[in-house]
Amino acid sequence: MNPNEPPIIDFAPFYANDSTKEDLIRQIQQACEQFGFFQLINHAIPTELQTAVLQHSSEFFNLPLETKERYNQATGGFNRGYERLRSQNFEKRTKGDLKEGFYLGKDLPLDDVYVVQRRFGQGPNKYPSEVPDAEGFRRVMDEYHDAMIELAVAIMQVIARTLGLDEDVFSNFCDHPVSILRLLHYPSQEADASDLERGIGAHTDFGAITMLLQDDTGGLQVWNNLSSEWVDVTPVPGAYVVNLGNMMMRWTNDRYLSNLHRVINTSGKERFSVPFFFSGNPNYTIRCLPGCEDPEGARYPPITVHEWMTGRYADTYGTSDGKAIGELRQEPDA
Ligand SMILES: O=C(O)CCC(=O)C(=O)O
Ligand SMILES: [Fe+2]
Repeated sequence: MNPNEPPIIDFAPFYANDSTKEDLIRQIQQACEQFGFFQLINHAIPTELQTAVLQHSSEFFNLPLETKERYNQATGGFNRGYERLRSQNFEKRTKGDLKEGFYLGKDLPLDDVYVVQRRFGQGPNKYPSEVPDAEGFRRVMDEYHDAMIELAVAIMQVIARTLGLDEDVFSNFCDHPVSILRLLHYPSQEADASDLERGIGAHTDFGAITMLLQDDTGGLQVWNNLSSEWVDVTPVPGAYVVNLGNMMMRWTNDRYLSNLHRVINTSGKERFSVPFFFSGNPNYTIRCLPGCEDPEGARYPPITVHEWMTGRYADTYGTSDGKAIGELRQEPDA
């Protein structure tokens, strides 16, 4: 493993709640400052649930294209469902990213007050009926989504401590959150193809934290600001690759990093991954956290989660031809 890779951090001390927790807090603080990325092991998500999510995901992507298109994310108005190959294009190239996806969230009824108010990311799910086990797909995705919210809240509690704040300081932020599960499938790309081909082009995430489950294929890379190189994020069975998004960077007045990452899958086999994006309550106002100010104050004005996410999302998917830009701050290897 490259020593410049994001660190692997044992989360067990969080649950033990003894003196080892201070060490965990220090490790996460360091990772947030230096990488904006780390891998988390010994968290509370059962392996069987992770395996079931990946299995149901692969069964969905195995369906014929015309079946998958019935669940297209562009229909229904809640940004749930299928996104076809090359519908995103993070590095402004002609062909688009070589991946297809399926968006799920908390399955909310149409009369939920946040849905009525059209708050970002809130709405009902689409569940495919043509998969081999439609009832299992639904049950597993819903159960996984709930479990991931719990883990996200735990990680936010530790992040609060890394900033010298009370463990529960983010509890209002974590209530009724924007929390998006994205099933992803990357076909293998040719090893000798144009070196511009990407599974997902270099970008930063725009929410608070992302927790990514990846299979054992490999291909995810993160930009290391200190050594100025792309480093692999080597798959660790069952681990979550956790990274901070732009909202967290803004919230901490740039103290914590939201780093560039990309996927290039030249493994010769298809790759599956499942990022979970946690971005907090849409009505919550993000303003510089206490202790993070510069001598002159905060670098960014306050903004609600809803406003922030709506603006960032428009940047990413905003063009009608799908050739969107995303959050590309620099092109380190251009
Ligand atoms: O699939 C991966 O490993 C990365 C996915 C990702 O970066 C994203 O969906 O924002
Ligand atoms: Fe990402």
